[in-house]
Amino acid sequence: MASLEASLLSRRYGDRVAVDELSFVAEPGDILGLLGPNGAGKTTTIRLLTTILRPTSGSFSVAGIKGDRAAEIRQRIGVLPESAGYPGRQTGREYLRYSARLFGRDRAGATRIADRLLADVGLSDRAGSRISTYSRGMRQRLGIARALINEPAVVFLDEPTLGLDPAGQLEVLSTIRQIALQRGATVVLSTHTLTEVEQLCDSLLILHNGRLRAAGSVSDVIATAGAAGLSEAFLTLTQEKP
Ligand SMILES: Nc1ncnc2c1ncn2[C@@H]1O[C@H](COP(=O)(O)OP(=O)(O)OP(=O)(O)O)[C@@H](O)[C@H]1O
Repeated sequence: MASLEASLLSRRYGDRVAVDELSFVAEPGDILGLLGPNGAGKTTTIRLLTTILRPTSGSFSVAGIKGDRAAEIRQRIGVLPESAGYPGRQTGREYLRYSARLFGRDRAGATRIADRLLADVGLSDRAGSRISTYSRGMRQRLGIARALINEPAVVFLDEPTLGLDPAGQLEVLSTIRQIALQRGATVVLSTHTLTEVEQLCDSLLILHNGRLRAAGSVSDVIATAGAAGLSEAFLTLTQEKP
């Protein structure tokens, strides 16, 4: 069963069409890249699929749950928003324990899952430090751990490596790879970094002005554009038509 499915999904803001008849399917364990220039509709797509926004038309499902059942979908997804805020005075462990309690875990269960996730994202040695003392990369990894607290079927990561140095980027990318491999979760990754997509994504969607311009594996997309590489394909598919 597909873990994520969209059919002619559209969203308008007044006269502006932010997402225009988007259709695609993703399977468990897939890492799906969501690419497009500024304003292409990536964040709107993520907000639709995570039930923050309602579609103007079209439909979607997450983990087999239809898009109009927002409360059920929210139990099955994890989200790292583009600019996540954290309670700086809490420790990483306190923050994750609290998050687990919000999903109904008892005290012992919350501690167990917090410690496991801290280990999974490489933060065990800083679990007891205040979040205000974490580097940006450590915060992003904590945010990914937070997004996994409910063992989601689909994880949405909006530009998770933005502002990280090369070592921080590598750490976050390897964490994302592990999520897909070990948990069989579908990862939706919005990014502007094409090398990241080439290294990580099983398939990608290229959006421009809200419309899907190409979909498939990196090599499918390069072939669709008749290009020599992904960056040339991206530019060909997203340039303004005269
Ligand atoms: N709340 C809103 N009201 C009106 N228009 C909006 C709103 N949110 C987004 N839009 C418009 O919808 C379109 C898609 O925006 P969206 O934020 O989804 O793009 P994006 O691909 O995520 O861009 P970026 O890479 O800059 O984050 C843009 O034309 C944007 O101006």
